Amino acid sequence: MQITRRLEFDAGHRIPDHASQCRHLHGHRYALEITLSGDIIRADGLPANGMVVDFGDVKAIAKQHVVDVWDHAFLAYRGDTAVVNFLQAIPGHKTVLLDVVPTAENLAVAAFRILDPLYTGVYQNHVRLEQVRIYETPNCWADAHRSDLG
Ligand SMILES: Nc1nc2c(c(=O)[nH]1)N=C([C@H](O)[C@H](O)COP(=O)(O)OP(=O)(O)OP(=O)(O)O)CN2
Ligand SMILES: [Zn+2]
Repeated sequence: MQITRRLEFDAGHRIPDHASQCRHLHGHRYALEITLSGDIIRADGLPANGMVVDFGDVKAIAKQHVVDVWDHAFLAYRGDTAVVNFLQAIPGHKTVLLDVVPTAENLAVAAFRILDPLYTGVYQNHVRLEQVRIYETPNCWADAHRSDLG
């Protein structure tokens, strides 16, 4: 069985080498969709009876470890020195430095890497992170799987 929980957050980014508009500083209302697989819990009296994982628990983990970290931050490539230096000059600015360019693809892989160990074994029903989908815009998204971790 697979379940999916969606969370949303706002963040700024730029793609420094992009040939067009995306090289400019701009932001998105990102959506993060987390897909887990596992067995349905069948145990009368347990709060999670009938569930793979309580959607509330899926949310709590993603919120703490990804959404609250990236929300209203500028997601910057560490090698984008012009932007990194600019942001570091703003006192207390919320900047998240990434080892990769903040494309939807790279953000999906980064979120997968963060979340994977946190969902594994959360209940005793073989829960596994299957996919992290990041919507950069309503029309553009990327899906990360274990095979993308490298
Ligand atoms: N493969 C990727 N291509 C692009 C990415 C990306 O992360 N991965 N990112 C961008 C830009 O950052 C931008 O977010 C996308 O802009 P755009 O293509 O204009 O998308 P829209 O949904 O705004 O386009 P509409 O034409 O309004 O539907 C670019 N490419
Ligand atoms: Zn963008």
